[in-house]
Amino acid sequence: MELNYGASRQQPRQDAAMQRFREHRFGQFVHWGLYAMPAGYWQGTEYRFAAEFLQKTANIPEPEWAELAQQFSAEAFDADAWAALAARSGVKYATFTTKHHDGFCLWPSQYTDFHSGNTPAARDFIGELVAAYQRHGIDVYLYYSVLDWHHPDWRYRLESAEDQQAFKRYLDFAMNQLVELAQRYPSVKGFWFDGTWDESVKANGRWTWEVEQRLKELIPGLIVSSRLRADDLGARHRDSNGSLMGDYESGYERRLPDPWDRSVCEQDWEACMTIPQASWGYHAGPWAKRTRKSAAELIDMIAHCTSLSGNFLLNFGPRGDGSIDPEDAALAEQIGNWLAQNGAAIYGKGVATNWSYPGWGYYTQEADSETVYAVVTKWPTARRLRLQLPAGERLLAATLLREPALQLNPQELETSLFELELGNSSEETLVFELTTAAAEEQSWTEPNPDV
Ligand SMILES: COc1ccc([C@@H]2N[C@@H](C)[C@@H](O)[C@H]2O)cc1
Repeated sequence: MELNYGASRQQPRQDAAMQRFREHRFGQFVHWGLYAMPAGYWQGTEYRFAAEFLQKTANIPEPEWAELAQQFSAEAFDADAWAALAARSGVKYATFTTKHHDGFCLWPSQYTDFHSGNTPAARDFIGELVAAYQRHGIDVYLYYSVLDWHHPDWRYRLESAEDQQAFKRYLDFAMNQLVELAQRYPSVKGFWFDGTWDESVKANGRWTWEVEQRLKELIPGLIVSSRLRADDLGARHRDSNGSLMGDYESGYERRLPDPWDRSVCEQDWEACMTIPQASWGYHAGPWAKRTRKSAAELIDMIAHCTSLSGNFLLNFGPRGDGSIDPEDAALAEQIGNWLAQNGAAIYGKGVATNWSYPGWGYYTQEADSETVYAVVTKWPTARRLRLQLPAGERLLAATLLREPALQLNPQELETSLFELELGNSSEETLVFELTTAAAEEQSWTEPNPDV
């Protein structure tokens, strides 16, 4: 059907900026704001729900919540320390909350008084983070919540002329803030939108389309997530013709494509994930702490996304004083150590076109490359890894991606099925680098030790 504000393209972007995003594969999400101070507790009670939703879960009157800004000193905030840890964790990009649903801004916005400049901290946290992360070679993306519990003109539904007039004022305010962010921080690579599910926003598909157009005029090459977008009829992420809006699918939140389905690769996509089961902001209670994911679980998720040509955005919720939770820092270092040895299977890789899903882990491959990576995340109890080569392919070598390199000479079986001895390293997520060639080549030759 004819749409004025539907998808702007049918095929994925192929420009350099999008290719760079695609090759990053692993990014850091950061949720930080006033909610990190109460950290899931209010008046001595632990609220077992996402810490960034405490204002709603504890039914705190908005003026009382806004008072938190007067305690926001962030005395331990150190942008360079955050960026250095992020670099050690192996992330290639980072997405920071600039304004979450509570409306508090981490930059000195000229369009509201509810911002970090009007706190005891009196700092432009976004400006400091953009500079620090870029100094560490990490691309920066900005998260912006359209939903805003603080702004008097926010509306969930548009049920009257007054609602329409108020929400028009709100959308003008939000557009002004987004332009302000793009003009203050023109080196950012993209915007990540949230809080766009309410009827009021779905009824304003044109505004969402105009936001994307305006930001891309200000920052050429900018990448915008599908979650911003509604079309003429209120369809979200994908327009009423089923075409993806924005530049990548950002619907995977705390979930990955499961079962493993190759059709996901038709578009660029990114899954975002929490370390505890269900809190993006720092939650100090046992409810969150006992549900933390391990490094092995998160490495499995990174490989899962890569094997389907998607990105994985892992969230960190710094504490109210601006420090990083030591448990999060240790986890980041563990993941970074694994990527330092096995990143060749992740960065710049995607779906292994001719290889079927093996079940014990994931195959990854750089497009049009003869090299395939086998990321083993679920050890077969038989301790023998069974790999089925695609028809017409022959294995030339299989090596372990870690020091010291272990050259394995696979026993070629008549069905081109072969098995690798797994040795005794069952506690690790190992990666085998498989070098293949078309089977019609001349008879078996010794694998080239340099491959
Ligand atoms: C209605 O359920 C939700 C769940 C999560 C969210 C927000 N999206 C994540 C990326 C976090 O920002 C979370 O607060 C909003 C509404």
